[in-house]
Amino acid sequence: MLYLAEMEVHIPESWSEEKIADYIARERETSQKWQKSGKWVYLWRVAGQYANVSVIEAESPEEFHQIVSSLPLFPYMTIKVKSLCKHPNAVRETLL
Ligand SMILES: O=C(O)CC1=CCC(=O)O1
Repeated sequence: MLYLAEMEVHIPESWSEEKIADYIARERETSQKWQKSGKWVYLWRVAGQYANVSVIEAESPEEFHQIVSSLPLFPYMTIKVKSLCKHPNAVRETLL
């Protein structure tokens, strides 16, 4: 199943620059692991916002949850999720 996730990040104002840098580095490491595995298909920055739009391919809602909740910044995000299916008028079979 494909999931469209819109993630908004809310870093607590009390965090030091060092703590923010540490979370961002671990966030990159985790999401790149999922991207290289093929599960995290697209990762786009929303222009002008600390937010992204992602497409994640997961076998179940439980696996989708496992992927997004593995992100260090997960507790500091609001995430809107939609599950996707093929549009009957789509001319391409695959995402890429
Ligand atoms: O949008 C962000 O910066 C948060 C995030 C999610 C996955 C990732 O690599 O960064």
